[in-house]
Amino acid sequence: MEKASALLFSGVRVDRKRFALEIARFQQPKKELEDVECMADSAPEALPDVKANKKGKKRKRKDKDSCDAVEGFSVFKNSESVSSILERNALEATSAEMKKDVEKEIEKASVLRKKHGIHISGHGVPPPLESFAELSSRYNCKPYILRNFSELGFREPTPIQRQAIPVLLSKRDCFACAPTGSGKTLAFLCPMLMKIKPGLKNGVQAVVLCPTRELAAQTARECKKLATGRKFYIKLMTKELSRCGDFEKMPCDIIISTPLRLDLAICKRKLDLSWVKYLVLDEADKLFELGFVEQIDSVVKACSKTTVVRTLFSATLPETVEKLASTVMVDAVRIIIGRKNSASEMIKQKLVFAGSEKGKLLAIRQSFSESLNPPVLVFVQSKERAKELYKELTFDDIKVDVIHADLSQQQREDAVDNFRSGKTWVLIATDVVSRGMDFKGINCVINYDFPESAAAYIHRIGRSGRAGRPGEAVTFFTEEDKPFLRNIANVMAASGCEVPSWILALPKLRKRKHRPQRDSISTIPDDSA
Ligand SMILES: Nc1ncnc2c1ncn2[C@@H]1O[C@H](COP(=O)(O)OP(=O)(O)OP(=O)(O)O)[C@@H](O)[C@H]1O
Repeated sequence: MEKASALLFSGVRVDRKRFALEIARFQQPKKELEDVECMADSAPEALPDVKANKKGKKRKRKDKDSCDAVEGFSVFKNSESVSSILERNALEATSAEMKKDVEKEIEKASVLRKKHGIHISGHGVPPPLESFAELSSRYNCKPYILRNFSELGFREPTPIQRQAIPVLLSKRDCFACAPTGSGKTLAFLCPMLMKIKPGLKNGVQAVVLCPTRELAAQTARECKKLATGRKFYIKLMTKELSRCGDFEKMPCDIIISTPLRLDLAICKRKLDLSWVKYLVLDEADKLFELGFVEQIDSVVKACSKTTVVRTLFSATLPETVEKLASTVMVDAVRIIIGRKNSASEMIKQKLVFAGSEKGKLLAIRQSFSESLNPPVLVFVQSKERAKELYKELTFDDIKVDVIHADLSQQQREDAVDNFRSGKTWVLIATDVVSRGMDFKGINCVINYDFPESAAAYIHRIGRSGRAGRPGEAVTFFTEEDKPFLRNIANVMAASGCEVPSWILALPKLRKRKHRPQRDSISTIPDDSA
């Protein structure tokens, strides 16, 4: 018997663990086989065929150590029971199945990311959404959310929503960089609404920080639309609230604010943020740029819940901001849609040489007379210049208005509302509305004054070409803007626009702000000239 089996197995590579029982049958005289079989009995799930051979006789329980090692097979040397081998085989089989399923999931997720230009870094990133329906099937979201999406006309999640929503639902810190107008607001509001409980006595559960009051007001409006059907207390931090709000008595689930006002409420009104589960910095690079760092620091400290999820959103996220923020983020996931810090590809971009400041006034009048396609947003570099241009164009019969920081809160709100409603065709603005503001269907953005940086350019022109709609951007430049053309030209070329080769050949300037002193905007000769 032994000789035969030695011949049988000599030289053959057998999976001894897997076929231990079969091998044992060949190897041992009946008695030893009984030992092997009785070991099988000692395991909870003895093998049926082994038991059946015993004709129902109760087997004595054998001490495992009494089994001699099967000659040539050290498989029993460590006296592991047959059943545990078989159990392990069964486990290996299921884990092999599971491994295959996981590999299939990973493959599906990477195909979906590739299709939507989703680039991620970080470990254990949950797979992107295939559809909004997955919020219900995979995350058990309440019906009101999908109902609101459909009422708002949102059929499919945008790329940033596909990836950022699962990441935030899994409570991971995250950097999210996606083009302007690509739905970042919903990407951070949706997980919040799914994860916080309305009306909890503990107080504020989510905070959104925005660089401007207009954007905070707009985000609060969007949040209330998405929350329709669920009694959330969503508060826009107004000047009054920050100065005299009684937050102990006032129910509040979600606060949307500028850093200044929120910091004031924390210091002066003892606003308690220790239960905050989600802290979002929208237009994060602007927040860090505008000298809000101290207020942001105080908000981050006030959101002291150990499991708070911190996340930064913007169309432009420079390395410096990521480095600064990563000091307070834990194991953050990075999500980049398309190319980082790039303009929306939906926008047709053009550079127009206007020679001088006088030439710019002629150029804008000419473009309006040729093809005024409202609504049009016109950016200038300061509030003084906004007032000058407004004064010049007021009598051009083009329903023009102006918005800048010198206006009262009511005047700013009226200017935005009239522009949204179509009462105003041309809105002259400083960069106060260059970020985040979602004016429906802006056909054209005119950079009357050359933008101070590539990031400012991306955000300004990003007021058009939103939610998949096409847009247009015209940027005037003069002799003194020429040295700064290259940075803008790179953004244009990266988003697929034609750029004259002489511009691409210009030297690249180190990133510094370009806000030159410019001649005043007036057709009346300047007396001092
Ligand atoms: N899934 C969706 N399908 C269609 N439209 C959407 C979807 N999600 C958001 N939108 C719409 O797209 C527009 C832009 O959304 P949003 O303002 O959030 O963009 P954003 O990425 O934050 O832009 P910005 O970088 O300028 O702040 C809004 O009008 C919004 O209602």
